[in-house]
Amino acid sequence: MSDVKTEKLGFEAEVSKLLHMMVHSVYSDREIFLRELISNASDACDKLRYEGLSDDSLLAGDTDFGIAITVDPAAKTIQVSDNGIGMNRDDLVANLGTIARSGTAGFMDKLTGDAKTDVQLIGQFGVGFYSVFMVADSVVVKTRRAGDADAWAWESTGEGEYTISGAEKDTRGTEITLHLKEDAAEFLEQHRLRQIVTTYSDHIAVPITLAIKGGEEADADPKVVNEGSAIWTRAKSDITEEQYTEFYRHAGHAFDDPALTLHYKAEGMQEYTVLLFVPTTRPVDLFDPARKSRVKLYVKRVFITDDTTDMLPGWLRFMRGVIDSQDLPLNISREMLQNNPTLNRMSKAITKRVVSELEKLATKDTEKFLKIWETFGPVLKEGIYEDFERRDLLLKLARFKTTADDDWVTLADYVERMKDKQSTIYYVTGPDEATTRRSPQLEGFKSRGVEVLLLSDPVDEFWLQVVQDFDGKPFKSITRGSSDLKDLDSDKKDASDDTVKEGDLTTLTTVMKEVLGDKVKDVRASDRLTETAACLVADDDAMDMHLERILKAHNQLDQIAAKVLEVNPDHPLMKVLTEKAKETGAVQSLEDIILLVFDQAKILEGETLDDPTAFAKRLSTAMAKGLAA
Ligand SMILES: Nc1ncnc2c1ncn2[C@@H]1O[C@H](COP(=O)(O)OP(=O)(O)OP(=O)(O)O)[C@@H](O)[C@H]1O
Repeated sequence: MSDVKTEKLGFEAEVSKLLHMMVHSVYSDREIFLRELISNASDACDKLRYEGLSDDSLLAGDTDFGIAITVDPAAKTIQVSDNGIGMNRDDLVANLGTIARSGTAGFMDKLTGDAKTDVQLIGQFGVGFYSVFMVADSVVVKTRRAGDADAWAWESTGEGEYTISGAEKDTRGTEITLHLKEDAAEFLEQHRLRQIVTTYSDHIAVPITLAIKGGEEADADPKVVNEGSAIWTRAKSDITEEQYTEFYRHAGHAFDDPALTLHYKAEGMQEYTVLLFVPTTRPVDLFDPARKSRVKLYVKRVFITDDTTDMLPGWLRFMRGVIDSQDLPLNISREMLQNNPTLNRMSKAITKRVVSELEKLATKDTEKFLKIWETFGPVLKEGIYEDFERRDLLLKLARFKTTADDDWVTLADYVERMKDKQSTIYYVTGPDEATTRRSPQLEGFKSRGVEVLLLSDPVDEFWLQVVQDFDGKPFKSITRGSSDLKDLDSDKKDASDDTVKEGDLTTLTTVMKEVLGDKVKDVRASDRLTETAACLVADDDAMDMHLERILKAHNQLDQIAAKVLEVNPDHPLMKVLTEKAKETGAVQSLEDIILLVFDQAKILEGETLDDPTAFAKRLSTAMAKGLAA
């Protein structure tokens, strides 16, 4: 085997970038390299334990999984070895030459080159194996896949290239040797290594041993340095917050702290243990369709998979941790898990529990809950759309921004604050909160003190299609259909001299319709405007404007429907126009102004103009005339 020629290969561009940062060590917590190696070694043992269930020849009689750390102070090396699954040549190239994680490209684009900002980003993304180059100037990975006769050596100094060659290795598994940098001598010290293992890896369920070869601290006899039992099997009272955090980081491949920890054992009809976490930060790939689940399924403490979408619903995809079932058969294959009734029942019960824990948190620690909502609300709201069974629960849990103030409110809060004659929950949708707050269509609602929900997550447009009402109160967009604001006015305004007469207004809207032709669906007087001269709204039976824009942007809609132009009869411009519209030849003389009014309304909606040059020309002419008058 060792006569296989040495191949030189280049790292993928992304890896090179990451390695550059590692080699120049911008990360302050260099010690995490050991956590990463132990975490990978433990995953490798889990994988083999699982594969061994269906093919025990892979285990070759050796079922005592373990991770060994061996230090050689004289050679300045530290070695981490495991008897897990190991890697063949192709695995090596795929795993230690690329970053296979989804969201990588997007993440790399965010790197600024500024060490401080990038370190924070890396803290969220994680660097895994590549972190070894923070402490080592050369690394050798010797590995043999379980069941294979051939072993391989991977070597690199972390600078652009690595080599792969055939190697001698008697046993399966992986052995990673780090030649430490001059300034990394602390990692040769026994107490330092013990402290790192206890801090980060105590929860690892396979024994981790430490041995020191030679030197003052010589201790060649490997000593177990971790607790070694699966953390979720221990009593809650025996686990510290730090231990939970470290386990969360290992199991979820996470780098932040958990925002919420959920640890319980279900007994009765079904028996299982749950240790789940809500992260603090949004994973970079949260909205990436290729995102993998980060919840690991165990059966009687044997790792089965972290790659099943059936464990928790998609709208809980930000959760991380483990679920350990007593009821599923140990030899269950990943394929058999799909639509498995036991798993489905478990998933339902766990989902219910997660929602009820979030509900509890919302009353017990509102601030903490709101942080979670701010981070994951847009994902949880997908459940309102997708999950008929949980719809009502999630609607109750959901928090919204409104025109009333800056706080988050529940729909129940909204309903309680509704005006006497108000029977509808009003909302406006837009690309972000600031834009929705600026919507001209809000004016009439604000002036009447009617609260409006400000919805700016893309998912809002979708759940609103399927939810009819909350507490018997229907939802209504303020940018679609005719407004029923007049019904809310307690004292109807008297027709004063100041108000444009209805007949005159009809003359104006008729002229406007003639000028605008099929650019508009209709032109009508508005009661939702108080300051702005005109705005666009979608027709009653048409799609809401923001939804239309979302679909158009995703190429799911060819044609944008013509809108209704609503004019504010109390606006000075409309008053003048109403008078001018009565004159003969108004269609020609008012054409430019009417087109300007229409384009303005489009700009207010954030739409692009069909002909910006013509708009600019008309505006300049109108301004020149205005100044000359
Ligand atoms: N000791 C090992 N035994 C077998 N495979 C390993 C070992 N160490 C690493 N690998 C393989 O290399 C891959 C890359 O490891 P790396 O630590 O960079 O990322 P990761 O563990 O997948 O993700 P994360 O960065 O979140 O830890 C692993 O997914 C695994 O397939």
